[in-house]
Amino acid sequence: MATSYATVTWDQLHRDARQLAAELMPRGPFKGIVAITRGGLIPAAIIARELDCRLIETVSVVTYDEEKQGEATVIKRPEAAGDGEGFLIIDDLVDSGVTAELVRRMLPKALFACLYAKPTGRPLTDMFVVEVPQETWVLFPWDTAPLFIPPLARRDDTSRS
Ligand SMILES: O=P(O)(O)OC[C@H]1O[C@H](OP(=O)(O)OP(=O)(O)O)[C@H](O)[C@@H]1O
Ligand SMILES: Nc1nc2[nH]cnc2c(=O)[nH]1
Ligand SMILES: [Mg+2]
Repeated sequence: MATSYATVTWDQLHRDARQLAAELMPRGPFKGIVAITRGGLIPAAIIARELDCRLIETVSVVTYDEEKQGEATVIKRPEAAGDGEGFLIIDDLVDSGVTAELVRRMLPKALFACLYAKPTGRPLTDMFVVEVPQETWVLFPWDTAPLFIPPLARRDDTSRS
C-alpha cells in the first residue's frame, strides 16, 4: 500500500513527455512506437508528435486493479513490431518492473522509455524523466478530478490542521 501520493497534472505530464522526446531525439529515428496500454497511450501520442513518428503499435498488459498488483496478463501482442528492432517502447511508469520486463522479452531489440521510474523498476528502463520513491503512488491526470474542499473555518471536524 502506498504511503503517499504524487499528483501529476496535464501540464506537468506534457512537459515531462516533451522532455523525454527531446532526450530520445538523438537515439532515433524510430520505425515506430509501441505504446503499453493503457498508461503509455497518452505519453506515446505526445512523443510520436514530437518525433514525427506515425506508426503506433500497442501491447496490452493487465497487471493492476487500482493499487493492487496481480499477475501480469498479456491481452494484445505487438505484432507489427517484430523483435522490436528500430522500435521505441513507451509506458507512463515502471514500478516493480514486471510489465517492462514482460514487454522487453517480447521486443528484445527495442528501446524502452517511460516518464516516471520507481527504484525497483528503474533498471528495466533505458530512459526516464523523473524518479519517484517506491512507496509513492503516482496519480495521473486521467485518474483524478479537481474536488471542492470546504474552507477550514467551515469544517465540522476538530482535527483542523
Ligand atoms: O512496473 P509495474 O509494477 O509492472 O507497474 C507499471 C505498470 O502499471 C501500470 O499499468 P496497469 O497495469 O495499472 O494498467 P493500465 O496502464 O491499463 O492502467 C502502469 O501503466 C505500468 O504499465
Ligand atoms: N497510476 C499508477 N499506476 C501504477 N501502476 C504501478 N504503479 C503505479 C503508480 O504509482 N500509479
Ligand atoms: Mg500500464
